[in-house]
Amino acid sequence: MGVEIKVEHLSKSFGKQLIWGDVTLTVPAGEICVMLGPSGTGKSVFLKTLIGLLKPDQGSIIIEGTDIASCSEKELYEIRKLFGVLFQDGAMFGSMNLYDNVAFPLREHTKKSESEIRSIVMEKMDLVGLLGAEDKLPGEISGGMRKRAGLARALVLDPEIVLFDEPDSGLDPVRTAFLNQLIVDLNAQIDATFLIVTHDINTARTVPDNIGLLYHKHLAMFGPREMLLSSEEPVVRQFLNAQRVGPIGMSEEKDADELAAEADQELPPLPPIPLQLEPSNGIPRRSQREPGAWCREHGMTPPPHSFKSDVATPRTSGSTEKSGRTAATA
Ligand SMILES: Nc1ncnc2c1ncn2[C@@H]1O[C@H](COP(=O)(O)OP(=O)(O)OP(=O)(O)O)[C@@H](O)[C@H]1O
Repeated sequence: MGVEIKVEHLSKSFGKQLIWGDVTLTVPAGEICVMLGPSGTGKSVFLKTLIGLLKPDQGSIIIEGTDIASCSEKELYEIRKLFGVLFQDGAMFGSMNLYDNVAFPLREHTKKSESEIRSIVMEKMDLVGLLGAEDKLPGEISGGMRKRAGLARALVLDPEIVLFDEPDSGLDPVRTAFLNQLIVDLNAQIDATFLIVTHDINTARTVPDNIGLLYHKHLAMFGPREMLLSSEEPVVRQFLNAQRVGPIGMSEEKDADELAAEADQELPPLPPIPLQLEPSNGIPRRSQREPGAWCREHGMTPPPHSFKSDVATPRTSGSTEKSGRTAATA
């Protein structure tokens, strides 16, 4: 399960406004990728382009041998069945209870009987920890529960790729930590490819296998988590460490005078790279590697105190929840 998304030289404009150009990256099958970027850099446009809701001007998006940037409507319809999408607000129908909301794609897109639908809906509600809440209306539950209900609905057609548009928006840090753990657990369990757009730096630092950063109409960097978290590249360093010093300004990039004024400022040292969040269900992540492996292989010295935890780093089942919790709150 889980398919690769290969994006090559992709560009998107609205009229004369270039949103991003020449984006090339591969989202590996079954792994978790996070896409970051300042507001307005086109992260949502990127997600919509991947599912064919928006047409790129140039480039290709290859999924299972089909280029969805140029395929027919019929092929696109088939490819879309591979996707599940968690929208920012969960995108629930307000007048339907959670059961009917989660059942909706099954009733729309399959010919399954109501008893088959029931067993799938209950299985997905269980996966996201919402069993017992089927009769609630979206307006009667918390934002965190709405996200989980949205996730159950995104999973109901057994997607190979799950796209998350700011899953943590509007959630408090504790709910975000729980949701992140759920995302990592689900990824290990269903083995689908996950792509998450987020502004949450802690999520970006602990959850993904790979991180991308969109900035100033291009993909500034895309690669393994350890590569970006140890990077001294000014934009990457500034964004992943939520710093004011760097090329990114209040509303757009800083001008030459602003950058010159900062030139003598000493940058704070890079913070330690936290441990990657591990599944609490004992199933290893598909791409699980020893902490620091990428840095060692590439001759990079990680920031001091990286990959440390006050608990041992368990790699076996049963003991993973503890380290996951530590990483989530790091
Ligand atoms: N359908 C559209 N027509 C014209 N312009 C659009 C359309 N959709 C998005 N845009 C523009 O594309 C740019 C990128 O928008 P997008 O919502 O993708 O940014 P984002 O990085 O997701 O921002 P945020 O982090 O604030 O959610 C914005 O300038 C937006 O106005």
